Amino acid sequence: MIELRDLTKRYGNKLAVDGLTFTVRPGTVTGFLGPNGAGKSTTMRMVLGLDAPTRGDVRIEGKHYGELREPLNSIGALLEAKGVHGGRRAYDHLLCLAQSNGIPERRVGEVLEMVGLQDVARKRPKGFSLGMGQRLGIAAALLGDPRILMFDEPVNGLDPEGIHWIRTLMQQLAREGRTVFVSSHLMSEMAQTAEHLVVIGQGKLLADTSMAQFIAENSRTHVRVRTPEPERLRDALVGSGLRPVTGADGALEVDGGDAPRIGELAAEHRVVLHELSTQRASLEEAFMRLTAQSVEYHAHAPGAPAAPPGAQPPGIQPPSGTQPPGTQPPPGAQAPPGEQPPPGTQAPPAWGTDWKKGRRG
Ligand SMILES: Nc1ncnc2c1ncn2[C@@H]1O[C@H](COP(=O)(O)OP(=O)(O)OP(=O)(O)O)[C@@H](O)[C@H]1O
Repeated sequence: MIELRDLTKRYGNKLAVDGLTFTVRPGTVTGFLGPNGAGKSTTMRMVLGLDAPTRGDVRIEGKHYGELREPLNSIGALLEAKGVHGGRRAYDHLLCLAQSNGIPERRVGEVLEMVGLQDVARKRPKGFSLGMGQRLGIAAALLGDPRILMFDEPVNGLDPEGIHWIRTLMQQLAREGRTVFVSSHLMSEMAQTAEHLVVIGQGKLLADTSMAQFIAENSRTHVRVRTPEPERLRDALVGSGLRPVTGADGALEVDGGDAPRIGELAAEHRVVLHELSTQRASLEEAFMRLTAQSVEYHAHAPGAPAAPPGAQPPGIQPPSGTQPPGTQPPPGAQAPPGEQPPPGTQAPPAWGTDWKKGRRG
């Protein structure tokens, strides 16, 4: 278990981490999300005692990192893929770590095998690809067979097989009852890996909730209906108090309507349907919606004007209570034809989508 209480870090004028209080629990993979510069890495560094908090506290199984007698046996971490002595052979790098933490040498071979680097054990990491460097970092994290694992962007540089492998590994570690805390910018990957989410923006806690609840609370679920008689279906839906809008491909989208009810309504009015499906929002949409106000580094499409700070990407509402008065579209308002992206394939906003600035490649 990792416990943060009012954890705060200030660098000069910059409040990088602002009063974070949450607990990372064992037995589950907890995803750590936030836009660029939100404070994720700073938080992780404070967990490991690499940065001192300005205020507040963080404990690992009730202790500060500095109080752990053999830290690698309590917490294994991957913070920087290339934080390895490039000239020392992979095996020797791990052996050094093992010896300074009272870990038997046989464990070095075991972890090299676990991460698939046994064939390059005698090679020097300076010749490793980014993915191999990640694997070596993960091997180091696993060395002490710790109860807690913390990974900062572990899938960075891994190929699809490697991404699948690390996902399976993290889920396996959590099933064994370990605490797994992982940051990632790959939303689709996080959606498949984590069960619990901690989301921060500009150093502040925005959400600490289950993956399912996070998506449900921060996104739009709607029913998509395609018919050769859209006007007749529209009239039937409106007549039943529903508010269909027309998508880019001419399909009708109904917020809050349940698919069986819409199907029955269509049958009553003898309207032929070609498609009737419930569209659930992705983690990415939910994340964009929640963090739109706290994105520090905005990208914008070439030629498009930069959005003012705090403005919303099109189609994304700010968290409740933060919408400036008078900026809500009227209920049921319909976008002009051609402006609604097809459901599930939200057209990229002019800015904000490309929120990862690729600082780590
Ligand atoms: N050593 C430092 N000195 C000054 N400012 C720092 C330092 N480390 C981080 N910061 C600032 O603190 C803020 C949080 O940075 P941090 O790297 O923790 O964010 P992050 O969420 O990990 O971002 P990213 O996803 O882009 O890696 C940023 O504005 C960053 O510029």
